[in-house]
Amino acid sequence: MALEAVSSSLPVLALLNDIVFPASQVTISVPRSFASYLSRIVKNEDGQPPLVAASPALNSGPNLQYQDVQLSEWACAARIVRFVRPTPLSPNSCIVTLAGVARVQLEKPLPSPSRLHTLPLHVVHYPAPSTGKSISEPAAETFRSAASRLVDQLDAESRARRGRAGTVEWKRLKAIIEDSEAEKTPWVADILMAVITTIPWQDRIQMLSTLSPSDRLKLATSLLSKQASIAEVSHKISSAVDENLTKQQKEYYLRQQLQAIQRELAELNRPGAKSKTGAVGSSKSENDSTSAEFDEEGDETEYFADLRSKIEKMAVGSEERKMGVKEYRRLKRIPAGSVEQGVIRTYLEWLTSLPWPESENDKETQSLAVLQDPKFLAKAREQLDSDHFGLDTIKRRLIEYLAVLRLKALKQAEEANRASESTIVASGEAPRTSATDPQPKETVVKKHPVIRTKGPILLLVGPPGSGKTSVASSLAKALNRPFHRISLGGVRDEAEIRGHRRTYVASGPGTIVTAMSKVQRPDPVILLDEIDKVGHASHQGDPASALLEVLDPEQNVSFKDHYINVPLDLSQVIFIATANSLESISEPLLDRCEVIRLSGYTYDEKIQIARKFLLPKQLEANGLSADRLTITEKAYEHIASYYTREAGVRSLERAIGSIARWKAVEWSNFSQQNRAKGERDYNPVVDVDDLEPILGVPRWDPQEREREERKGLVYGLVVSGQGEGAVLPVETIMTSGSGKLRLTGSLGEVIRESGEIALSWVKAHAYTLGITNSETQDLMKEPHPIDIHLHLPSGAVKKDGPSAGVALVCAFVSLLTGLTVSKYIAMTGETTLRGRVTAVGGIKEKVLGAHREGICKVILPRSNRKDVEHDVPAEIMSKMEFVYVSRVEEALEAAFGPGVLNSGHRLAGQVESRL
Ligand SMILES: Nc1ncnc2c1ncn2[C@@H]1O[C@H](COP(=O)(O)OP(=O)(O)OP(=O)(O)O)[C@@H](O)[C@H]1O
Repeated sequence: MALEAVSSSLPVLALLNDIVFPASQVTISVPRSFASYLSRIVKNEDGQPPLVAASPALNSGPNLQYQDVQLSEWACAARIVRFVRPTPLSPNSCIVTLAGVARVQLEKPLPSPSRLHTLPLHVVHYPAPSTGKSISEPAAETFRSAASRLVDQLDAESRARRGRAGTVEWKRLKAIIEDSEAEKTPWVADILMAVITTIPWQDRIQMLSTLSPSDRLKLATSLLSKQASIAEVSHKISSAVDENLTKQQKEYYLRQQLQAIQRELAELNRPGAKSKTGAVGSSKSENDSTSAEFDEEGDETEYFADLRSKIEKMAVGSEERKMGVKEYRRLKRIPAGSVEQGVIRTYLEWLTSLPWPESENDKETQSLAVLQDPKFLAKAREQLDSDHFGLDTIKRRLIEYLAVLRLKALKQAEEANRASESTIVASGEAPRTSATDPQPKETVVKKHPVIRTKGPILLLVGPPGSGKTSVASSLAKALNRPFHRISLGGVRDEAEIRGHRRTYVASGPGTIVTAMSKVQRPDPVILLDEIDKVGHASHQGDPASALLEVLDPEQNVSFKDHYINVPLDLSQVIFIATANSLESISEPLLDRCEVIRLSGYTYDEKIQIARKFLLPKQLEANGLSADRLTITEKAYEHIASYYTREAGVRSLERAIGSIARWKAVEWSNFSQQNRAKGERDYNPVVDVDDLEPILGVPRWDPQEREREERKGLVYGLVVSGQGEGAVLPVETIMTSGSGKLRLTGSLGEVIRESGEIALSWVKAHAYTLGITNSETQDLMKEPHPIDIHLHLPSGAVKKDGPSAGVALVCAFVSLLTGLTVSKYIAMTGETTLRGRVTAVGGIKEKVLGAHREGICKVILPRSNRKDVEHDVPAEIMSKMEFVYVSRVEEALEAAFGPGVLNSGHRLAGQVESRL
């Protein structure tokens, strides 16, 4: 007897995101509005859980609302096995658990979406049980194997995601699949369709609407195998990704996606641009060319090709090339945009920017050609003369240096040629350079020799603005080499010279490598400015010792910067150092240098420099032609003596610069407003009277010197830390006390000792000098016990050295005798206990300083006479008096006047009244 379809009326429960299949159990959440209708249904039933027709939405989606639902005609009659009303924890929804019973078909027309929350009663038809062919074992087996495969995959996936706890469900399901009889497999298929939510929604709806068990099994088998394959592939990908994907690679993929999205967006924007009328064609081509210009991919390819070609130019087998290749390969492996890629890029950019040997042969030839020129020395002298006034000794010394450099270069070139000739003769053929050449490239004889500048480093010492930097730059011009200045003032950290290791965050190369990269030549002239201001060993390393390595010809062939980490040959570089004074330069560093002194200029020299060099320079810098500014001789003199008082010409240059700017403004105003009217003539001449409005009130007044003539006050001569000579007052006073000597004014050990020596000498000769009345009288105790206080002003400036000896003796004698020394007399010289006056240094600086300060007579050690005659300009020699002394008594006589201090002349009056 054929089984008939049955109809009944059931409340319809719309399912938005779940499907209930017969034999499956599903828990869903429904809005609060369903609660009252659901509870009515649940209450009405007697004993049995109530039945509803659970009908899935055909148009399921994440934002689907009940009023938009299109219900599926096929639904599942399901029992409400659990119903939870809204709770305080979840006030807006209730929970319903449905147990599927059988497929049902809703009668048409389907319930209206607007009433779904009322769970409207609707006629449903239970289809007649299928009488079709039974399930074959092979079909069942195929289903089991597909289902097991998929469940295994899902099991593995959930294990990976949630650990062991998540695996139980799938294991039970697998057991059900494997144990199911053939006839039951369509029911198992229904369960799987309910549970495996990754199967597409429409496929699951199709399963719900398929009545024939065999058809259902077939459909389920195909859906499950498809799903298993997908799961397998995605599992493979994700495990591969998990294994290989570092954080940076993930970042890379994300960036790639971002780029793709940006490209898509750009595409979207393009049609809009096209739709514009008129100049569409031209604007498009413009856009295209702009986008090509900024095309990142193109840029990248070009960047890598460029980098590669630079590495390829490095000598085969060299360390730099090996390092370049290694880092280049790493760079290619690392995802774009990652931090590490940035680090490697920066490194490679530095590495390839350096002038490595053999990649720059043409430039080596260039520098050799300059030296080979027979007129090289004459041209060099011409260059030095055209850039600087005076400095004859310095220029002569520089020419000697260049002559030696030239001879060495010629010799090296000759030797290299001879070596290459003998190689050719020995092999009996020309050197092979073809592509098939079996000889490795490293052993090929170099065409051009490397000219090593082995020799002393020139150290130019002198006060600021005396022309050290500009002399070095002239030398570079004469050699036709690039010039680079490295300022070492205040360098405390060794890494500033030698770079930071690459492991250090924000690391970079040191100043030497930076210089080499900038000049792009292996043989530049590098000026190490203010080498005396380099810091010494500290916790930040020892910059001075790093400099030693740079300057030592034995070591600088392979200078290793910490960042670049490949030895760099600095042997062709000409290093010139500058310093203001030699005192703070370490012995080993000084040992590698040849000192050339620039002592500053006299007034006349300064005026000549100003007229011939500084004015033309400032005219050009300020856009004025020569006929727009003329400074009178008197004005120059006035500037030099009233506005600037320095050994060099820096302030003078600044003052001339101010005048030039003033005149530039005047000329512009005049040319704009007055020229047409002819109201006022522009006056290019600047005279003494014009200076005050331009330069302000004079800083110095030579007539009103602060110096004075007082008892116990004399003037010594010093060379400051800046290398400038100056006059230093030596002040002494006496107070009642206990016979002590007090020394103040930031004095060093040596100068303190000089003070004691001087006082001892005065005490020993007190009777002869007329200070005491008897040989045995102690001047510090009788007639009254006294203390002497000696002070050297400018207490903030450290002072040391023995050269104040003579001045100290004179100061004590003046204090104790009451006689004064003229304020136009200054002195220098070391004294011994026996009263000998010995030689001191810095004579030229001291004499120039004394001249600037208006001193007329200088007392000096006799052994320094040669320095005065050799170094001091004739113009000053003629204007000042020099008294050379070899004993303290001679110095006293020169200071106080002949015969004033002698044994016959008792200075009892002064002695009595000295307090
Ligand atoms: N003998 C000279 N002839 C022409 N110009 C000079 C002379 N000496 C110095 N100058 C000029 O003076 C200016 C300052 O000189 P420079 O910068 O070389 O001084 P420096 O000794 O290096 O000073 P610092 O110790 O402060 O570095 C430059 O413009 C330079 O051209």
